[in-house]
Amino acid sequence: MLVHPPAMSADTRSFTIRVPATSANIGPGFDVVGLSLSLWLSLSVSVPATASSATYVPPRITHTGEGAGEVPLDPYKNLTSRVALYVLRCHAIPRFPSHLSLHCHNDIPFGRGLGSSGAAVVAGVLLANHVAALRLPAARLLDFALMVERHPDNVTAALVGGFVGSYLRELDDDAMARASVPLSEVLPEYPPDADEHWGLDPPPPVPPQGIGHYVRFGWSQAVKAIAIIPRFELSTAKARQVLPQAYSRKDMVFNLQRLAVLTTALGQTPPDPDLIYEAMKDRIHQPYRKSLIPGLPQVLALTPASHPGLLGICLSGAGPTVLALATHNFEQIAEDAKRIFKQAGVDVDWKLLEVGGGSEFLAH
Ligand SMILES: Nc1ncnc2c1ncn2[C@@H]1O[C@H](COP(=O)(O)OP(=O)(O)OP(=O)(O)O)[C@@H](O)[C@H]1O
Ligand SMILES: N[C@@H](CCO)C(=O)O
Repeated sequence: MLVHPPAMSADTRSFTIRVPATSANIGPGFDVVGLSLSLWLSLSVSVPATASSATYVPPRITHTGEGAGEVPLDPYKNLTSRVALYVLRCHAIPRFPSHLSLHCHNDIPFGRGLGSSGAAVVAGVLLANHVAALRLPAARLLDFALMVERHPDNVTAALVGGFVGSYLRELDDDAMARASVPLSEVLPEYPPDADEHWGLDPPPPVPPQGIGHYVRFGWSQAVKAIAIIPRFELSTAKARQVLPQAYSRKDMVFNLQRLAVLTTALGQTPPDPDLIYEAMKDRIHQPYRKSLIPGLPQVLALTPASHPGLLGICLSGAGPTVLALATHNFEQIAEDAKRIFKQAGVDVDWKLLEVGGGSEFLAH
């Protein structure tokens, strides 16, 4: 995470927070591994040093790019500002500074398996951290993000960047009770008159310390990511509902064997397509999600033999985006995937992305 000290002017402090898109699972690593991609949510923040009037003025939010016209601009309904308010209130700061201005420019499409919600959550945690100068370490930022988005793969990769693996610590009963609070309680939809009775509500549940732990794996610079993005949304909640509660030992071992190999294989130069292609197969989530994504089995059947340069291909997060990792021949891989999806009645766009950076704080 890149951090610069905030710029101060006589009247206004302004800065930008950038959070990357992420792809979770990468085949066998369901809810475990994720990687950051060169597609960004940018939040430009302007904080007046002193309130220009005695009356409290709540944050003014504007939004351009993906989600414009759809995202609530009310700071008590918008995901990023609600997360920020949650973090502030956990630090006994009941509301935002007056006259705060937030502009979100978002290039991460919603509900496509590219971590748009994880990026919005991480942006909210970082917003609170910088607006109130909380100086929280990365591990604590992650705790807050994990109280909102309960699986660690997207938010960890979005926060720290690169190819990361993470796990959630087993919590004692008290900590578990706090971490299991329904999201509606962690992130209440504040009423329209929230500004009038601020400070009167009980404080929200503070996250237990050290919920999430992560490690960054190596990543070969030769490997690029092609995101093949269907033009329809699939919510993570819906894509999780189709998954079974239990798995056979055979299927668990199938995934564990592949994940153990994949985390090292993607850091090797030159990357080995024979090793990686098989290591990106999965039996935990993709077989169940194919019913939600027409054409998925056919697209996942592209191989390094049919498409030189291809290393492996999988569902990105909860889908419907497909992630193809490749060293060259990007256009042919993407266009053939597009054609296969089209035969199944699905229009897609594709982007060639780098794997790399995490969240950034840039002073103006
Ligand atoms: N920048 C944003 N500002 C406000 N709300 C957002 C923003 N980005 C995402 N959201 C909310 O998150 C929802 C999408 O979350 P969801 O978990 O279903 O998909 P995803 O995060 O894009 O995909 P995945 O988790 O599989 O990678 C959007 O419909 C919207 O409500
Ligand atoms: N691991 C999560 C990622 C969702 O973004 C899932 O596949 O449901």
